[in-house]
Amino acid sequence: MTDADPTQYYAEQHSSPEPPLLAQLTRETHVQLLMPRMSSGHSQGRLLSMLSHLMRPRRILEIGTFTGYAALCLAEGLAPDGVLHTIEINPERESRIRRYVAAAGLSERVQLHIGAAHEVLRTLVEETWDLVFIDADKINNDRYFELVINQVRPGGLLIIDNVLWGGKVLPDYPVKPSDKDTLAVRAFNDKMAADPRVESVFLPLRDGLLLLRKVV
Ligand SMILES: C[S@@+](CC[C@H](N)C(=O)[O-])C[C@H]1O[C@@H](n2cnc3c(N)ncnc32)[C@H](O)[C@@H]1O
Repeated sequence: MTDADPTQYYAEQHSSPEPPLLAQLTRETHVQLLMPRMSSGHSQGRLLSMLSHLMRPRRILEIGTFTGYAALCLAEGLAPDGVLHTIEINPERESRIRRYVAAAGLSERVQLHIGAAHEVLRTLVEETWDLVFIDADKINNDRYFELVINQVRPGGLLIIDNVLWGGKVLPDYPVKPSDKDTLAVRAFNDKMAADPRVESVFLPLRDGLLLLRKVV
């Protein structure tokens, strides 16, 4: 499955193929759900999988599960005793997520939490995160970053999705004061570029991924 965008299509053709279970999830998402583009998709999913494989994390946190597509990609690289926690606010998504996690043979290693992220995070304060993927309500990117950063181990990785926000973060875009989401994404990106706690790489892949390596 791919977008009409020829660059995206070319990138997918020259990346490892989407595993069959994920291709099935992509098809189901496009047929049955509103806003299927919220799912990470082929190229981004393979990048998440590769980063996870390179790190071999023992603890992964995802904020914003949707169908579980990115969770399954990130879980591919888990260490043998590793666990991925993923948080989704919408209970209607639960049965599909659990069905695909089970089909991937990951029911013991993927812990799904249904609830608002800031509340669920209070129950996970004992964890130390190797890899964190923040991909929920974008207005709260900074809130989630601040809630988790002290639990990320030095050298750990945070990945923030949709940091291009459809191009609306670019300086020439005429943002209305009422567009709180765009203003929040912009402010968060600016803050991360100057934050001494992290080393950052802004990847203009898809809708933009911000990679943050915790340095202190
Ligand atoms: C962009 S989608 C996540 C996509 C998924 N990470 C992937 O890449 O396949 C964002 C998800 O975050 C969920 N969400 C929004 N606000 C949330 C909150 N406050 N707490 C937890 N989940 C939230 C939405 O219901 C939605 O399913």
